[in-house]
Amino acid sequence: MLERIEGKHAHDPLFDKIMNKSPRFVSVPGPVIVGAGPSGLAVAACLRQKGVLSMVLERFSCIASLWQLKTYDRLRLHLPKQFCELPLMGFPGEFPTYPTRQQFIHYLESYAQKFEIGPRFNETVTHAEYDKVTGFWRVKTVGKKTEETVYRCRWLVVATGENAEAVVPEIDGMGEFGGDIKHTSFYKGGEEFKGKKVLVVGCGNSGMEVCLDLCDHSAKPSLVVRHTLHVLPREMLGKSTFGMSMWLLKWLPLRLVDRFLLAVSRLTLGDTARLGLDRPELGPLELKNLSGKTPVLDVGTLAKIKSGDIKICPGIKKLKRHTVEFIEGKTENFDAIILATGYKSNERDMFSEIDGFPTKPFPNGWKGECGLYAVGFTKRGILGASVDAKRIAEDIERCRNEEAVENVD
Ligand SMILES: Cc1cc2nc3c(=O)[nH]c(=O)nc-3n(C[C@H](O)[C@H](O)[C@H](O)COP(=O)(O)OP(=O)(O)OC[C@H]3O[C@@H](n4cnc5c(N)ncnc54)[C@H](O)[C@@H]3O)c2cc1C
Ligand SMILES: NC(=O)C1=CN([C@@H]2O[C@H](COP(=O)(O)OP(=O)(O)OC[C@H]3O[C@@H](n4cnc5c(N)ncnc54)[C@H](OP(=O)(O)O)[C@@H]3O)[C@@H](O)[C@H]2O)C=CC1
Ligand SMILES: O=C(O)C(=O)Cc1c[nH]c2ccccc12
Repeated sequence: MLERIEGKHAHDPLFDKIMNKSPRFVSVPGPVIVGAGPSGLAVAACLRQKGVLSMVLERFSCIASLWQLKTYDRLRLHLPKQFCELPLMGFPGEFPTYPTRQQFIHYLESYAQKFEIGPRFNETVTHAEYDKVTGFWRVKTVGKKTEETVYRCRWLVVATGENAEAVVPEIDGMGEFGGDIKHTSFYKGGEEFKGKKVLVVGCGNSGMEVCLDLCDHSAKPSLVVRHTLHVLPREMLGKSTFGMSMWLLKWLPLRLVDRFLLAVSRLTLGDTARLGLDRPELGPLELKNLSGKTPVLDVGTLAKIKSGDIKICPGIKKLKRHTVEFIEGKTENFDAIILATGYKSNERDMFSEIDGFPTKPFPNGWKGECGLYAVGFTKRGILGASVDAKRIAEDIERCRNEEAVENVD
């Protein structure tokens, strides 16, 4: 009788609660990897190459959810393809220097297929704790229908990304504003904004490119710039700015490379401060190293600011039904607001009561205590994640071999 009722009410959370149904337990012989983005896939592939099978847990129903679900249509990699490859498999030769979003997604799908990575989808990791007595991690997930599973594993690799959650600032009067307000993670393209006045808040790479996209769709964008920022051309002297920087850093100190980058940017882009974009005191690479703040790589937005197609505005003071009041006291009407205010990571929520999650910066940040690892948290994009992934796979393999020897002894 109970079986019949259970069948009928399968996945009914209320029923589970009434029946006091306990979570499912799964024992995983290899490492558990949380997140099926580029970082998680890279670790799983490196492990598989060493003959270590892992289990990848992903909260959405696809791999690379950031790229598939939360990015805009016109997005391309900003860095040349050789700096965005995952370990063990390069991009197809026919891909352009800056692959499109679709091409990058296709590459990741092929990567997962090649290394036979089949993540468990719709499993959100909510909690992870280390059991000192048994020497195993307990990783709790919640499924689509709130069903709970506890995975037990010896190694835990956190690959949930630096962009796991959208940062949505609280702006005075936000509830009162009559137009659409959306974060860039929900922005696909500018069609719906044709002829509309749109205020883009935040001038990182997303905000800058969304403004350009809005221009291309005959919308009228304004951009809120409340602090200083570095804008560099995506390419200088016929080479990618990123590639050029990496090459120069082999020979010159960072500050000299920064001076070079700023001199060439001044020649090609002009004085950005005259457009309302003041530069920080620190150079672009020094700032990136110290704070993680990525310089904006210009793909055409600056020309639209120069031509007046994109207006620069100061910080917002408050919103009213149709208007935005800026900190200087000026007000202006807008039809919609796009929050290009960035992202934050979520991994700390899982480890609320536990020590051992790596806090040290690169190059040691990838390894924690008790078989815990972190991949993709060094603010060095896909290239940084690939470096982490290789180290983690090597470390896990070494641990396994050591344990195997100990067991024989
Ligand atoms: C618009 C945009 C463009 C970018 N372009 C570049 C670029 O050109 N070059 C570059 O090097 N970097 C770029 N980056 C940086 C970006 O961080 C990397 O591209 C890359 O996606 C990072 O991979 P990741 O796997 O670490 O994180 P993500 O791609 O964010 O993947 C993390 C995965 O973990 C899953 N997850 C999160 N929390 C949980 C949980 N609790 N339980 C289960 N699963 C979970 C997520 O759903 C996601 O699928 C860009 C970032 C953005 C936002
Ligand atoms: N093609 C590509 O490769 C692309 C790469 N990216 C990458 O994705 C990551 C995320 O980029 P992005 O989404 O631009 O996020 P970022 O974190 O880089 O930028 C967020 C911006 O929002 C501003 N901001 C935050 N809160 C407020 C507020 N309350 N009022 C006004 N301004 C605010 C910040 O300015 P402040 O300094 O004032 O805090 C900053 O300029 C980055 O690593 C970026 O390089 C993004 C787009 C394209
Ligand atoms: O897009 C990003 O944020 C990246 O992390 C890529 C990246 C890493 N280091 C940089 C230095 C300059 C420009 C982009 C990057």
